[in-house]
Parts: sequence; structure tokens; C-alpha cells
Amino acid sequence: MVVPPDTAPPDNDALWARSLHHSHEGSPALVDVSLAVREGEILAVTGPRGSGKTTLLNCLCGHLLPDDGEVWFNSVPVHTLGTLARERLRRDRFAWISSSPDLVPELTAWENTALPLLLRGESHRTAKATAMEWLDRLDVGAVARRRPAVLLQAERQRVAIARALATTPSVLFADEPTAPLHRADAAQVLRTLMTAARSHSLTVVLATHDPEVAALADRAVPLLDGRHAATATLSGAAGPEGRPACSLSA
Ligand SMILES: Nc1ncnc2c1ncn2[C@@H]1O[C@H](COP(=O)(O)OP(=O)(O)OP(=O)(O)O)[C@@H](O)[C@H]1O
Repeated sequence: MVVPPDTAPPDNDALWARSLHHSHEGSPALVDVSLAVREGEILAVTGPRGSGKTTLLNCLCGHLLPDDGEVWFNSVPVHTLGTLARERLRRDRFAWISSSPDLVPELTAWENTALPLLLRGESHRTAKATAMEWLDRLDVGAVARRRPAVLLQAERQRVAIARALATTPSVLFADEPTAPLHRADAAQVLRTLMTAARSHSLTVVLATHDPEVAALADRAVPLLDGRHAATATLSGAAGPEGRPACSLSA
């Protein structure tokens, strides 16, 4: 389906992007990608290495400004916001899980998990209780008082996931969230992540190259070389809920 240039973002879409273009140092990473993510939907962005998944997630969450195109979060035009407003949006409404857990080395596991809650203004007591609850759900409650340096990589990743979920964000961006975990570990962590997302009606945008991980999502948007991979064959095709699998302006 072609998105006409004067179309307003639909009310029931949490995230909506039109005709995104982005280049890294002159090399195109995203070319004319448009998509919509509904409230509470788990959307997988799939594709091989270098297909533009991370760049797309960064544009959607306002970390990167697209060279061209629009990104709307509810009724907020993210692409027009200044740096501070985009930082506030990411702090207050979004959470991000990457494939490498970027924990603060000086803080313990529970302090890392509580940090975004404290930055949002929650009390120390509430933030700690919420952090401990999520660390328990991710099976790392026992290491809550340890610093990242003495944790296993898999434990650090679970802490990073607990930190993201503890904020119950409006949108969770997860970029290969289980990449550093062994297969069985990854399956268990993904189940926890999906259960938490469903029970809290989180909107999730999940970048993955793994078809088994993508199969857990409600819908998948495949990228290849920065473009929607199915441009030629799927344009206008209905998705599982009777809407276009991905709206393209190409
Ligand atoms: N900071 C950067 N500087 C220069 N080129 C970049 C940068 N980030 C990404 N790229 C390039 O942009 C293209 C898309 O990269 P991107 O990381 O978005 O893809 P990806 O699908 O997430 O890949 P991966 O799974 O390897 O992370 C690739 O060609 C990549 O080399």
C-alpha cells in the first residue's frame, strides 16, 4: 500500500513512520521505509546483517534523525523534536535493549535496574522494590547486589532486560536482545520478555536476524539492503490482521 504524502498518522498506531531515508557517512542504510506499529503489538524487524534493522530502530526511537521522512509516536512528530525533547521521550516513554548490556560499572545490578526509575522521579524505595521484582522475574535476583564486572555475560544481559522492562515503557525497542545468550537461555529469556510485553500491553519493536525469534512476534517487516525486502511481492498484501504487512511509499 502506498502512503499518500498528506496522510495523517492513524490514531491506533503507537508508532508510525513514512518514507524514512538515512545514510551513514554517505552510505545509504535506510531507503524509503514506511511502517506502522499498533498499540500493544510486537513487531519483528528482520533481515541479514547490515540490512538496516538497527538504523531503523534508532530512527523510530528518536536516537537518530532520519535524513528524510517522518516518525510519529502517538501524535508526537518525533522527527521535528529537538535533541532534549527526544532524549526526554526516550527516557520517559521508551526503553532499549541491545545485544551488549551497557550497564553502569559502578552500580550494582539492582541499582542499574532502578536507575531509569530514579531518573523518572520515583522514590528510592519504590524504584528498588520494582527493580528487585524484575530481577527476580529474569532469574537474576540472587546477584542483585553484585556489580556488572563479576557477573556472567548472560547475567548482565538479563539485568539489562530487567532494567528495560522495569520502566514498563510505552514502546520497547529490542535490538537482537538475546544475541549474547546460549540457545536454551535465550529461549527462556525471550519467553519472559514476551510474557511481560503481553501482560503489560507493551508495544515492542524487535530487531532480529533469527526467524525463530521473529516467529514469536505478531508480524514481521523484512529488510534487505535498507529497503523493505518484499517491495516487489508484498506491496498491498494483507497482514495477519487484515492490514498491509508494511506500508511502502516506494
Ligand atoms: N555508525 C555507522 N557508521 C557507518 N556505517 C554504518 C553505521 N551504522 C551502520 N552502518 C552501516 O549501515 C548499514 C545498516 O547497518 P545496520 O546496523 O542498521 O544494519 P543491521 O541490520 O542492524 O545489521 P547488524 O545485524 O549487523 O547490526 C550497514 O551497511 C552498516 O555497515
